[in-house]
Amino acid sequence: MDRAELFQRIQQKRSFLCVGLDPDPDRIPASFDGDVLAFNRSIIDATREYAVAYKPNTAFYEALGLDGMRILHATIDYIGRDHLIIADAKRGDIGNTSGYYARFAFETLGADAITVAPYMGEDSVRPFLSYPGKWAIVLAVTSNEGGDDFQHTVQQDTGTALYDKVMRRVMEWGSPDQLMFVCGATRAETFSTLRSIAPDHFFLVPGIGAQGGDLQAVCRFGMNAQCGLLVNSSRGILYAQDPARAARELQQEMQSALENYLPEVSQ
Ligand SMILES: O=C(O)c1cc(=O)[nH]c(=O)n1[C@@H]1O[C@H](COP(=O)(O)O)[C@@H](O)[C@H]1O
Repeated sequence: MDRAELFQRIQQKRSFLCVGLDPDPDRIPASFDGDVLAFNRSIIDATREYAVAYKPNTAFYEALGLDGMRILHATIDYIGRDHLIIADAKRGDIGNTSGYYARFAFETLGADAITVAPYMGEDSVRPFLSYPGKWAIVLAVTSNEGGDDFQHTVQQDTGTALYDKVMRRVMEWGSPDQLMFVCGATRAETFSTLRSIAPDHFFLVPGIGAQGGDLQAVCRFGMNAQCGLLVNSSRGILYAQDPARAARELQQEMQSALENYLPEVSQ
């Protein structure tokens, strides 16, 4: 799914919701009797109408062994092609190995996008950018506390935070049609800076719901003329008493944000 198509979906659905498919066998309702695929299908059925993207985090499937791979494939098949599918795997290795991670995400799984850790530099990211129509979503400012350890440290040469340096460098490797950045909703205070660094890129924004991120501030400071945001919620929807309702409420908040900040496209 390319950028124009993604924006079109956002306009049609008046939503920029990404539902995180992170199934925790210990939290799946007893009525599913441990059937992770049936649980995922029920979540997809409940949220399809409100979401523009789904983000299965591969950790939750890898932990289930062979069966997990089968469930991951079947989940992606069940989503179909009307939603952007993000394989959240946070990969990045020497070029040869990254090439195989890219093959896994884009060819084997058939995902549209994969999350990528930029720590190993240009040759570790480039293989993810060699698939036309596919996306690399590079970690910029993450939602966790440990993000302070490196990402926000000020660099002697540039006088800016490391995430700033990383984003500007990564933007030299690909266009806003193939690159997005991960920007955590718990770091809402950074969003105006993030937007000034990357005015045209989409941001994948995890951290609302269970991690307590600020959706309103993210929208206020993070939107661009094409919305430019995909806001993820995983546990906040998966384990809500009524997942459809939780997704609908988020969609409604997003709809008001679109009306406030992008009135010309939300008619
Ligand atoms: O890349 C991610 O999606 C990600 C980056 C980040 O900085 N923080 C973060 O929480 N995530 C992922 O987003 C999801 C958040 O889940 P919830 O906190 O349950 O909504 C998980 O799959 C995380 O691995």
